[in-house]
Amino acid sequence: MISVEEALGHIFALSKPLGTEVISLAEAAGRVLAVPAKARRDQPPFNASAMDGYALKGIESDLHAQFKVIGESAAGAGFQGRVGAGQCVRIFTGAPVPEGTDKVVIQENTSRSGDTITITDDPGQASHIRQQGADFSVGAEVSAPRVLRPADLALLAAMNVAEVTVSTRPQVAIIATGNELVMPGEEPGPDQIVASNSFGLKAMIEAEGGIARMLPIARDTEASLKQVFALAEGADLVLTIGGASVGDHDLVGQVAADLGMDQSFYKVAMRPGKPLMAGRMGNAAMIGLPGNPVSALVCGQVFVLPALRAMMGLGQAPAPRKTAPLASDLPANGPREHYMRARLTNEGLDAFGSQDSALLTVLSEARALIARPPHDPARNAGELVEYLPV
Ligand SMILES: Nc1nc2c(c(=O)[nH]1)N[C@H]1C(S)=C(S)[C@@H](COP(=O)(O)OP(=O)(O)OC[C@H]3O[C@@H](n4cnc5c(N)ncnc54)[C@H](O)[C@@H]3O)O[C@H]1N2
Ligand code: MOO
Repeated sequence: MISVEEALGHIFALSKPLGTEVISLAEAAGRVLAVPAKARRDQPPFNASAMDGYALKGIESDLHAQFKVIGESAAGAGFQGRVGAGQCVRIFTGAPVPEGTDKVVIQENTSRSGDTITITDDPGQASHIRQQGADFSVGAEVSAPRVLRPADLALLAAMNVAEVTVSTRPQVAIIATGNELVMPGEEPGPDQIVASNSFGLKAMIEAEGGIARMLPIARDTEASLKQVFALAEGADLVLTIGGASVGDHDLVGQVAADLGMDQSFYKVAMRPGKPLMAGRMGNAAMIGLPGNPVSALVCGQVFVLPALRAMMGLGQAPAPRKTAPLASDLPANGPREHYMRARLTNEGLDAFGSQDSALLTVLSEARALIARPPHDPARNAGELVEYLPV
């Protein structure tokens, strides 16, 4: 059995960055910017007023000084002309600051009578002017790779970047296997259960930026598995669920090998998730996930999501970890890396009493997977440990 780290290394070797595509900014939320984008203008593009008030010469802005209002500068329609001594221009937030002025006195500090204003309160030192290019200048870069967040999209729009080059979304085919499975909504027979793992994995993949395709459930026969594998054609990543262990009906590894899968590894020293396999199948990476629901979803966090991020050009990094204190004691760990389902309370990480890899109720309540290294000694409440947020 290989370690989680070694298995992840193999999976990264199978997960090369895919291509790129150019899309409109409105479609780009959550996508991975693949090529740096450059500002096509300054922002603000001119010295702009930060307040509603009067633009004038700062040197003249004494308390009780009076000015003649000679025009108006509004956002989108600036004042054309020069402002001379003793003159001012009515100005609004976002409007260009007229030539000859270098200060905006806010209107609360003035009184107006006809075309004359008087400064009635100390206008202070602030100019209330945003200098041209204060936010960014033409040519400024939004670096890549990065996942485009709402603020990035707003920034790119302000830069007048209407289209961006992003990484292609990985296509992931999901194949649930097993004679016992029916789809939600169907009527299970007496020995059957409802397929659940595909739904959790699909959600996980889509939240990360992949496109998940749920294929029909494959039965535990060579013919059925081959038929469904054929439907995965075109996928960048083929995920199977179940049939990975050593039972008589666990045929996934055998059938995948018959179809030419070049296996990178089988079995990882982790809990849950031991019977994990991966390899290359034609142009696609293949990851064979264990059938137990928690095992499949934990392997999704630990292996599938990092693989997707690598395919989207985000580099080869394990699932991000955080650190928190334990809220309760933990017994010593065995020989496999253990991802313990835990609550995240104000006191810290509180591992669930039952860590059975069949319990979806526990996983659904969990907000953390405490990552215990192999042979980690017993830990006391208060000790800092690493966990994966889920
Ligand atoms: N003799 C041994 N038996 C088992 C071993 C072992 O090392 N030696 N490993 C155990 C571990 S650990 C796991 S995990 C499971 C994994 O087995 P498989 O990947 O072959 O999975 P299945 O046997 O097909 O299913 C296991 C369990 O999960 C349910 N299942 C399967 N697919 C789904 C699905 N899409 N949605 C919901 N539930 C699913 C299935 O009905 C079984 O209950 O093997 C242990 N055995
Ligand atoms: O390791 Mo299996 O994946 O726990 O139930």
